[in-house]
Parts: sequence; C-alpha cells; structure tokens
Amino acid sequence: MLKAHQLSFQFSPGVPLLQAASLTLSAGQWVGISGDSGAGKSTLGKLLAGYLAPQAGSVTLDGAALPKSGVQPVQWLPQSPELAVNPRWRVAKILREAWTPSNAQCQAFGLQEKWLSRLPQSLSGGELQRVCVLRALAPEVRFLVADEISTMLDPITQVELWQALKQEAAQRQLGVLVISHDSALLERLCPQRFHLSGGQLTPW
Ligand SMILES: Nc1ncnc2c1ncn2[C@@H]1O[C@H](COP(=O)(O)OP(=O)(O)OP(=O)(O)O)[C@@H](O)[C@H]1O
Repeated sequence: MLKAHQLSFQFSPGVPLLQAASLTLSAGQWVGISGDSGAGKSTLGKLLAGYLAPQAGSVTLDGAALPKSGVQPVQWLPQSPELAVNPRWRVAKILREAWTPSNAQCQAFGLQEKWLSRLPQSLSGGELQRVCVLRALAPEVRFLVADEISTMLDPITQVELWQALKQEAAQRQLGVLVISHDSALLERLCPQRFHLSGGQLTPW
C-alpha cells in the first residue's frame, strides 16, 4: 500500500501548497486527482514518487520509506515525455532502459518496430508518450502516477493507451493515480476521486 500521511509542502516560505494532505493507494486501485492549474497536483505526484521530499508528513510503501536506489516501485509519468528521455539515445535503448517489454506488450501500447532505431525527437509527442509509459512498467514497479499523460493524444490513441494500461494494471495489480483536468476521463477510469484545492484533498 502506498500511503501519503499528512503531507505538507511549499516551494516558497509562507506559501503553503499542500497542507496535511493524506491519500492511500492500494494494489490494483485507480484513484483520480483533479484541481485547478497550480493547485499542486504534479507536486503531490512527485512527492508520492520520491522526486520531492515533504517538509512534514511522510510517504511510505508498505510502511517503509521509498527505496533510494534501484528501480523505483512508484513511477511518475509526466505530461511531456520529451523532457524525460535522453535525446541522444535511440528509442530502443530508451524503451529498454530498465527492462525489456514483450512483443505483445509493445503491440498493446501501439509501439511500431520502425520507431526503435530513431531518435526520440523524431517521434510525435503521443508516440513518445507511449514509449515512456511502457518503459515505466518494469516488473518491480507497483504504483504509477499518471500526470496528464494522455493530454497530447488524439481520442482514439487515448482510448488505446488507457485500455493497454488498464489491462497491464489488472494483470499485475498495479495501483494507479491519475492526475487530470478532464473530469469525464477521471470518472471513467477512477472509482475514487479527489479534488485538490487549498492544499487539501476533497472526495468527489
Ligand atoms: N520547482 C519549483 N519551484 C518553485 N515553484 C514551483 C516549482 N514547481 C512548481 N512550482 C509552483 O507550485 C505550484 C504548483 O505546481 P504544480 O505543477 O504542482 O501544479 P499543478 O496543479 O500540477 O498545475 P497544472 O494543472 O497547471 O499542471 C505552481 O504555482 C508552480 O508555479
């Protein structure tokens, strides 16, 4: 179980972003987070994945702190995949950085063989996003923070990406936190949803 307990965080002194916010994500559970631009959704996601450390409160995985080395069991997937890859690596190397997905998994996420020998900047944002999502699904990974990951995809590719992720998550009992401005998407994907405002999470 991934647990955020009474997290408080601020970038600037006197400007609190999160104020004692708590959230629990169990294996296989899908939870949605909405909130206005600047409310702190990505910051919450980064705290949960260990990219940032809270100033108060804690993030634990099965009662222990997140590991400091090795494949991170909580993966944060950002909206802009081009910022999350080495621009000098070919797509094949990027995809297989932590593990080697099967052909069936590549197919399920709509990856094309011809992309593998190319540099990431020659893929569209949506193509590269699919590579990055699959790259993040190493066997050690147990929770995903999907931060606006389908915003740049066309509607059909969006549906395909979420279907592939749903299937993978169900098979492996991955817990998924979906961050989005799209309330219809959150309603469709996540039985449990929270709105982040004023540093607090409110169920909706
Ligand atoms: N590294 C940083 N240093 C200083 N301020 C930051 C930093 N990162 C984010 N912020 C500020 O913290 C606030 C929350 O940012 P965050 O990205 O978490 O919001 P968000 O809810 O995800 O917004 P959006 O929906 O627009 O992506 C914003 O006002 C942002 O400018």
